[in-house]
Amino acid sequence: MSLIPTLSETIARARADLRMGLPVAIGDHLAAAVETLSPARLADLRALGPGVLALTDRRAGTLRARAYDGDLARVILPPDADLAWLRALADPAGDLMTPLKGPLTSARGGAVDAHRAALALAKSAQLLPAMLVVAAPAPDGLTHLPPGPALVQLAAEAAMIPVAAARLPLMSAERSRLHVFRPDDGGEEHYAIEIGDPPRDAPVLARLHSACFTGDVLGSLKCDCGPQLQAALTAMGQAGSGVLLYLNQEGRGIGLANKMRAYDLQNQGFDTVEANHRLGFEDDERDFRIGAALLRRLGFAAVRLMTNNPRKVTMMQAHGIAVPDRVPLIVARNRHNTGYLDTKAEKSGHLL
Ligand SMILES: Nc1nc2c(ncn2[C@@H]2O[C@H](COP(=O)(O)OP(=O)(O)OP(=O)(O)O)[C@@H](O)[C@H]2O)c(=O)[nH]1
Ligand SMILES: [Zn+2]
Repeated sequence: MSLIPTLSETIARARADLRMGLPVAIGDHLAAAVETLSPARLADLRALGPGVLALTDRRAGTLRARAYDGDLARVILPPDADLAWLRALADPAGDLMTPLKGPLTSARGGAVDAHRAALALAKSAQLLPAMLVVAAPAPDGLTHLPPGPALVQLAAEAAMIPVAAARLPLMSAERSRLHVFRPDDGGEEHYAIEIGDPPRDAPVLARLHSACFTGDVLGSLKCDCGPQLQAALTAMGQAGSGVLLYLNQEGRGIGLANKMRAYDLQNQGFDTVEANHRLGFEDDERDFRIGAALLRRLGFAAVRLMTNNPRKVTMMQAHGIAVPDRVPLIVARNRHNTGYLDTKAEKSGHLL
């Protein structure tokens, strides 16, 4: 019956619910994001059962909570745990001011599919990965997801639907077209800027640029994104052809709010990788299948990839795009971003 939502449509609903502060049902558990939970909903959830706080092993490591389930920990809620307690565990902003939150006791044994799915959902909603999970049947009206590992991968690769395109002359390249793509899973739209008329049967000069509001729009000195964007477009303009994907994966996939949380931690002395980990994220949460799918949709099978990030090269190859050539894109070192660039070279393998 085509009028019943598919799994990826139900996941999109669940993301929206969590962002509003509504719990979702995953199998026979209820899960709510700590970041958006209200006191009334916390009280009602707790009345249904004891509940645990699901955290990633990254966040659990900072909090010295045992992660018995590999990539996740289930912290048992003390009877007097309130929203302030949950938020302090979810958000590292106050870690240095109030370092002692424990001792924390973690659950072990039993099924963890629902907890793992809850954390994957929080990340895909760009919320802090900290989820209150209670074993209880779903009340009517909540979005209901099946349990199981399928959810962890958040459904299959989305189809990228081209919705509109038009000529867009740029300072750096007059012969340009902007294409807008909309994934069929309710995710973010992404853009492609096609410069000139690149032949589809030869490797195209290409850049996968991840959105950086602060660098691209505001001219932030904390990173090199804005100058990289302009340098890539200029190089393509000079070469007469190329394709730049502008991927709405702000903050390496964690979203602008979490990136600002990460910047706040960086002001407390942590580097870009440590900050992500303290928030409960991996260094890089981007889904590179999106870039590969867009290239394929545009008809490109091989790219001369403008990047300093070897992982982008391997991820494109892993997803079926040949990369016969990597073109370095080294620009704009300054006194504010030199530590950031050094960390990327030391910890993320960037070739700078
Ligand atoms: N989480 C987080 N994201 C950041 C930080 N600084 C910049 N970013 C984001 O990092 C992404 C930069 O992506 P890219 O320009 O593709 O950079 P890259 O993976 O380093 O690779 P190349 O630039 O291709 O060499 C953008 O989404 C920025 O918003 C930071 O300190 N923390
Ligand atoms: Zn940036």
